[in-house]
Amino acid sequence: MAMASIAKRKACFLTRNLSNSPSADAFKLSYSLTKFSRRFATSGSEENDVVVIGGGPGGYVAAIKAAQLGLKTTCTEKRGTLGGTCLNVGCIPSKYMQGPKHGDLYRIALVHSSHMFHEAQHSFASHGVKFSSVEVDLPAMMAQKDSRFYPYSRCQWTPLMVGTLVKGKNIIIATGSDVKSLPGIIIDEENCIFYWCFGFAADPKETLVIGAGYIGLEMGSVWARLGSEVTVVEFAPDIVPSMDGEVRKQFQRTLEKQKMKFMLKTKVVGVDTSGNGVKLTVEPASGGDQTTLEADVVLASAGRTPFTAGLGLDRIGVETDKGGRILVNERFATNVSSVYAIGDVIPGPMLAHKAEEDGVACVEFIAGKHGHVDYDKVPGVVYTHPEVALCAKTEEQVKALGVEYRVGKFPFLANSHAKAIDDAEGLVKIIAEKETDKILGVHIMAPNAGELIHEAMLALTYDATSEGISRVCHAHPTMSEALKEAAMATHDKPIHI
Ligand SMILES: Cc1cc2nc3c(=O)[nH]c(=O)nc-3n(C[C@H](O)[C@H](O)[C@H](O)COP(=O)(O)OP(=O)(O)OC[C@H]3O[C@@H](n4cnc5c(N)ncnc54)[C@H](O)[C@@H]3O)c2cc1C
Ligand SMILES: NC(=O)c1ccc[n+]([C@@H]2O[C@H](COP(=O)([O-])OP(=O)(O)OC[C@H]3O[C@@H](n4cnc5c(N)ncnc54)[C@H](O)[C@@H]3O)[C@@H](O)[C@H]2O)c1
Repeated sequence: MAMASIAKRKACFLTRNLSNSPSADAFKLSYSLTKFSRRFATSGSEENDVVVIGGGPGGYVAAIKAAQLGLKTTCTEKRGTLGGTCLNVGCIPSKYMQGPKHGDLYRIALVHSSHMFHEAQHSFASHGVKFSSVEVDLPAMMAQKDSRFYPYSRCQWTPLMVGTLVKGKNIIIATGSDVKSLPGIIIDEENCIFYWCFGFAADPKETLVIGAGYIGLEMGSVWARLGSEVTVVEFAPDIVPSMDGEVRKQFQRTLEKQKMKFMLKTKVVGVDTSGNGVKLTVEPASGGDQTTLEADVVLASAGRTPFTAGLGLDRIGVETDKGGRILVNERFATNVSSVYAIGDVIPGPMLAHKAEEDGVACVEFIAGKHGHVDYDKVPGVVYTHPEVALCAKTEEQVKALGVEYRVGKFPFLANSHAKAIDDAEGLVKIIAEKETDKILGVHIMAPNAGELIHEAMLALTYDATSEGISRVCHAHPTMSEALKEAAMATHDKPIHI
């Protein structure tokens, strides 16, 4: 997210809470501006073409795109900084942070640092690099990740008047999502914390993680590599339910090799942080006797919920689903004229890049152009080591559709680059329609799966066949060759296995 460039654009960014939305016709938005009342760039006080509520990846991208399309635009943000959940440390005024930070980069920095430690401990010797001892300097690791981030103070914010009224012909709601609270679980941010992107003062010997979703696995694996005994408690029968079953099984085995333990089909019903460390009360997902687990800390990562508090949606009659997500049509329009919604606050994957795509497409519609987001082609990446990247359909989904299909797989153990760097755990799996050879889904587990998936994304977007991919000349020796070989395996035979 290039925050520096935002200041150069012509969208107006205001920060502070929208407290009231009186009528659907007037679109008068009022703000209770208190301590973070700032903006950069100016658009004057007259009516805007577009007002965006929320400055996360959905909102600020929509605002920039609207300004680029010549629409007079104001983006409002209740925090003191843009970037939303993705760029900031959510609703955690934690002692571990000293200012707004980039949550995703934090995590990626920690994933990388802990991976380096793990490699130094377990792999360097086989490459002829030896140490007498390797240890973690946790404060230095945390300081290193902090040093990676852009100082937001360089975005030129200027103060706004309390009670500023912002008017817009079109309103885009981009208020994102918030942590899902669990009954019986009180977060004290010391022994029981959300997310854990932000580091830890102490080095936990034993760690419990609630939820084997994206956050639980990413952050759980960081602390496992740093030497903590990590147990992940998951309600569902599987980790990351959206993942292809075969890839998921291999992924779970890989995480278990990294000393992560899993308690599946197990529901967390309570946390006790009153003594030293934490006690987690769990029971079988199907009901039954409760047991107690003990650890130094617990990471609560049990999902997110749309955030619409304070918008007064009921007053203007904006429809939501049972989970509180705002319902929109293919143009991102709600049932109320000129009110749109994008990002985590609407149904679909809760991902930053999806929110950005929504923002661009929504604004294109408002400007009388054509926008399009295909939710079947939004890649997901779990940033563990190795990473797992998934796109479009799993084999289970294709089966359920009753489509005849072929599967092509290629293990990184047979890929020269992966072997050479001694990082060959994983595979590429391609699913293609039998009759047309059209690609239906691609799943990659590899150290850099999050990068490799984009070749598959292009193929999926342009309706390529597996034969099409296999006839593209791939440079040697690269990890990408595994995709070519898996494509060969889908419609014919791979060469190197
Ligand atoms: C720990 C963690 C790690 C993640 N990692 C990834 C990742 O690696 N990759 C990925 O793609 N996604 C990731 N996500 C998900 C990603 O952060 C979200 O999908 C994305 O931020 C959604 O963007 P958004 O703009 O819809 O909402 P948000 O980013 O939530 O932004 C909404 C903004 O609206 C503001 N707001 C709310 N109400 C008002 C109001 N009334 N007035 C003014 N402003 C308001 C909020 O303050 C917030 O800044 C992660 C999420 C978490 C929690
Ligand atoms: N790499 C990425 O792109 C990335 C990283 C982090 C987060 N995210 C996004 O953020 C969102 C939130 O992530 P998350 O990991 O918190 O949620 P998630 O929805 O991915 O996983 C939460 C898990 O917690 C389990 N769970 C819920 N209640 C439970 C209970 N009482 N006991 C045991 N298990 C329970 C659920 O079954 C689920 O598997 C995700 O939707 C994801 O899209 C993305």
